[in-house]
Amino acid sequence: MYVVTAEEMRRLDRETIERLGIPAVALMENAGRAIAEEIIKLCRSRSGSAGSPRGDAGTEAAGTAGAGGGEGIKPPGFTVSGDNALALGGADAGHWLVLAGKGNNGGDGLAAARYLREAGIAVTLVYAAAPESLAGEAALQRDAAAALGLPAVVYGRDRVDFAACSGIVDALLGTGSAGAPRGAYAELIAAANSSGKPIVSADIPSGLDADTGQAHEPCIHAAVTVCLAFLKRGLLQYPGAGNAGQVVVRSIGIPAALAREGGVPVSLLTPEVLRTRLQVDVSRRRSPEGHKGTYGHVLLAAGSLSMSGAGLLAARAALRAGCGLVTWALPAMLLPHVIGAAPELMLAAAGGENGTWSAGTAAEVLRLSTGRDVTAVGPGLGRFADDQEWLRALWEGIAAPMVIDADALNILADSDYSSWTSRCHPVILTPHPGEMARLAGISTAEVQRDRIGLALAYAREHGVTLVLKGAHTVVATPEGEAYVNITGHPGMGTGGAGDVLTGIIAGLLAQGLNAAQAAAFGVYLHGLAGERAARQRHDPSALIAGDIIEAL
Ligand SMILES: NC(=O)C1=CN([C@@H]2O[C@H](COP(=O)(O)OP(=O)(O)OC[C@H]3O[C@@H](n4cnc5c(N)ncnc54)[C@H](O)[C@@H]3O)[C@@H](O)[C@H]2O)[C@@H](O)CC1
Ligand SMILES: Nc1ncnc2c1ncn2[C@@H]1O[C@H](COP(=O)(O)OP(=O)(O)O)[C@@H](O)[C@H]1O
Ligand SMILES: [K+]
Repeated sequence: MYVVTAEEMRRLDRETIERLGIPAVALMENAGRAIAEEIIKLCRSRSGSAGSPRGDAGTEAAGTAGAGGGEGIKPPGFTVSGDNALALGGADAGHWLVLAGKGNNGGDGLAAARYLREAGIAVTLVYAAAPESLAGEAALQRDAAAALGLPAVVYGRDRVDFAACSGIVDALLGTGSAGAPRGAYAELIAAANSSGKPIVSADIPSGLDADTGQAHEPCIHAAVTVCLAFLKRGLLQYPGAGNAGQVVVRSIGIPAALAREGGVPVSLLTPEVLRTRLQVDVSRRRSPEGHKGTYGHVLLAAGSLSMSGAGLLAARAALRAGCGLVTWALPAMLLPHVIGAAPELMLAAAGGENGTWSAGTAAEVLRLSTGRDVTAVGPGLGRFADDQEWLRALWEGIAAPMVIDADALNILADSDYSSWTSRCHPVILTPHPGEMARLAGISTAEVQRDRIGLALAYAREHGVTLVLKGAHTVVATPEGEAYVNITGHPGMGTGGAGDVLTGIIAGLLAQGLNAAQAAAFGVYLHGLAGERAARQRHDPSALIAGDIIEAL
């Protein structure tokens, strides 16, 4: 599933209209109908009549077999069914207010109003601006609604009774919105939010930045957002993602092929995207003749006296991700204490006698990395004297893919690593927002302001695969593509969860996945395992990092 910016959406709209010759108003009709269908679904679910609605009365009279397949065996015969997606199916009809802005988002809302009326729902149009100021397709929709006799009021001139309605369609501002909502738009958004009524947003909640997910003041709090054509970046990024409610992406006639040909760089990380865009074998078939040598060997340089568990978590996760062998290099003093903690691991003393790492251990790590398929560094590493030289030696000397996490990222942030000899093998960086801030030299708040945009730019500029962790982790490649993950949950905000991810990604790299595949599939599996582990507890907050490994 493609994820677009407002600018990309405008280009795709234009191409559909100009290259394919589909009239703009046809796209708006599709949008309006999709919004109405989702509102009807919501009405049905709220009144408990979520089952398949019957067609209209005429249909039932004419049908013999009928549409209801679960009603016992009926003789075959002549059947007719109605447009079920637009039928209330016994749900309360209610009365919806349609808040319409003067752009195309407003036009979508006006089109939806006609379909709602057709389904038997009472609607009142609430214009944010004088109806005469609407232009183009939106003006056409205004005239169609008037011709059908839909009641309309103009905000500021007429009274709007939010208390009496059963729901609100938010069609005030869409991808053409710029800055914080002003004037009547701001007042209508505030009134809609404080009404307590369910709000269904057209395309994006009004007041949301469609690209970054920043929520302006005020911003609609929707129960459902009917996103049109392609997912907008802002709907995946917090806090916007929290304002959108349940997001439903509906086609309106803009072919996905245009997004593919036009090089839209961002996708939602779904099994389908993993299979088709990233060519990952998600079924993870293993050759019947495979042996431990087939599935690769991970070297992990991690752990120190106060954080040995980080190394253990990463090492165990790599094994559970399916690699053949893991060697964990750690400070000599710790080694006797972790013997047997995970009998499947191989251990190698590489650090100093006092339980910490030192710059001099680089030669030993380099020696251990020979013949290994991947080296992961960082979990529980700590900082030490001349650690920048240490990391530089590994960066320049390890002839296999590397995963760099935790303190190794902080070392990188303090180094001018663009001046280091460039590597022939890929590097995956796995920062959380705080580490990303240090890498990029900005504040954490700035990182969170547009995670997708930042990840895309950083990965391309530095030639790395970047995994920007946190809610909706972003995986960006040096080639300029990004994948946004939605598996996982807030219960995974627990010490060591990131170490587990490092192990999973390293374990997948060892099995021959390329950097983008390992990072994306690793992030996806890590989230799924977190979900599975949470289901085994009464409360997801009880989750600890080791549970994620056990759920892999
Ligand atoms: N072919 C198309 O162009 C299609 C467009 N679609 C809809 O059109 C939307 C984009 O339409 P538009 O580009 O017309 O833009 P919008 O309808 O999002 O908003 C533009 C209007 O809002 C005003 N405005 C902008 N920022 C404001 C602010 N901060 N406070 C108050 N007023 C503000 C502008 O003056 C302008 O009149 C999409 O989100 C989608 O809903 C769909 O109908 C599908 C087809
Ligand atoms: N709200 C959330 N939703 C989904 N995943 C989350 C959420 N919070 C944290 N995570 C995931 O948990 C992991 C935490 O990693 P990190 O912050 O590095 O922890 P640590 O350093 O303790 O190992 C990351 O993979 C992150 O994406
Ligand atoms: K909207």
